[in-house]
Amino acid sequence: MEAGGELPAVRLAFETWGRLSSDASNAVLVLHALTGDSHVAGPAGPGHPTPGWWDGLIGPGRALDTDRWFVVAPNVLGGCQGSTGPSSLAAGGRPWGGGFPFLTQRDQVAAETGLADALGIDRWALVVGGSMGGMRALEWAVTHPQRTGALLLLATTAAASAEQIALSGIQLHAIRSDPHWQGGDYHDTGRGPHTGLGLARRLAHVSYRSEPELAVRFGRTPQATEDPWRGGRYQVESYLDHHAAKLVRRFDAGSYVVLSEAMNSHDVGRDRGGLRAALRRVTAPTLVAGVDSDRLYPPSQQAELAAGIPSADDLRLIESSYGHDGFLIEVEQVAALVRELLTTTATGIA
Ligand SMILES: CC(=O)SCCNC(=O)CCNC(=O)[C@H](O)C(C)(C)COP(=O)(O)OP(=O)(O)OC[C@H]1O[C@@H](n2cnc3c(N)ncnc32)[C@H](O)[C@@H]1OP(=O)(O)O
Ligand SMILES: N[C@@H](CCO)C(=O)O
Repeated sequence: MEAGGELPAVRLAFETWGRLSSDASNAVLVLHALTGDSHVAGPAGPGHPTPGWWDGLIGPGRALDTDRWFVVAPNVLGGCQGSTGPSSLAAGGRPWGGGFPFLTQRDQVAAETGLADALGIDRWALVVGGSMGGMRALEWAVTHPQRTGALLLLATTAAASAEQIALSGIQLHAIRSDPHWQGGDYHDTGRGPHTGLGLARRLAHVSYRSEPELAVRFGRTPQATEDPWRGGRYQVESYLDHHAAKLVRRFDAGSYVVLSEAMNSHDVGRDRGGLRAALRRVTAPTLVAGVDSDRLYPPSQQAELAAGIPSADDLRLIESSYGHDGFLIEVEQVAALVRELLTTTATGIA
């Protein structure tokens, strides 16, 4: 690993759609965000607690048309939906837990490079990712320009900012201050830092949405028959409780910590002569888009990317009241960007 740790063996879970062409030229890499997984499209089912998170994007006739493209989505290294992470067994048969090595986005891309090699894909026709997935997509294009045919970056950044590290750092504190955290070695205790993970998710979820959306949707309304003046909750508190409980059911706190630390480490300019020099390495035709109401990854960060990547078109804005989560919710606008980029690259007019 970049920080010096070692993983003697790595497993990457992945899902695919469509067929790889005989010359392996039609492969598209989709990279998920912090609590996403490899299930980009399709219904919930065994092994998939939630329906696909970009369900409308992949399939016959859709932007990632499976009659034409072979779509690959790995679960990130360090995650908990099939790929090696803190809940995986280490040598000796016990979970890695707190002994799991520190990861960076570059380590995660190195693992994904191994997956591309194993699948016989020398060059992706397109690499696309949002938020944390966008960090990895960017690292792909900077580390392997010759293997990245086109690049779509959504609601992401060239480097985690002070505020992003601060908000994430509070979430890390919430998890680590849960007595069931046990230094990360809780996986075989039958308990876990569920309270801490739930707190982290509540805070994160507020940052994923916009202030006007919360105001319009919930206002000051109490939850059902509850009375906030007598120990009851406001609707918005109940909404956050719901999202906290949902995440605790499907996500490992150890992975949340490892992935958050990896996001905080993200700086595409590190050891590359700085941000501008790093962005100049990108040769892929690129579209960069932000969400106009995103307060966590503000469009100024995507403007920096669009200005710094020589092969990037002007910054695009996804119109949405949903804040950062707009890149997950506004699937039609994302689909339009995918279609535009694939049309441009297919006709060679980049
Ligand atoms: C790349 C990835 O992130 S992939 C993994 C999928 N992503 C996630 O799970 C991230 C976390 N979730 C989210 O960010 C969002 O829920 C999204 C982006 C997936 C979807 O957003 P939206 O469609 O706007 O859903 P929204 O945030 O409104 O949540 C709806 C849920 O809140 C519940 N809810 C709404 N109001 C209340 C309330 N007052 N009290 C309790 N629950 C409430 C709804 O019943 C619904 O429950 P359900 O999801 O179990 O069906
Ligand atoms: N809702 C997204 C936001 C992070 O980009 C997630 O949980 O992964």
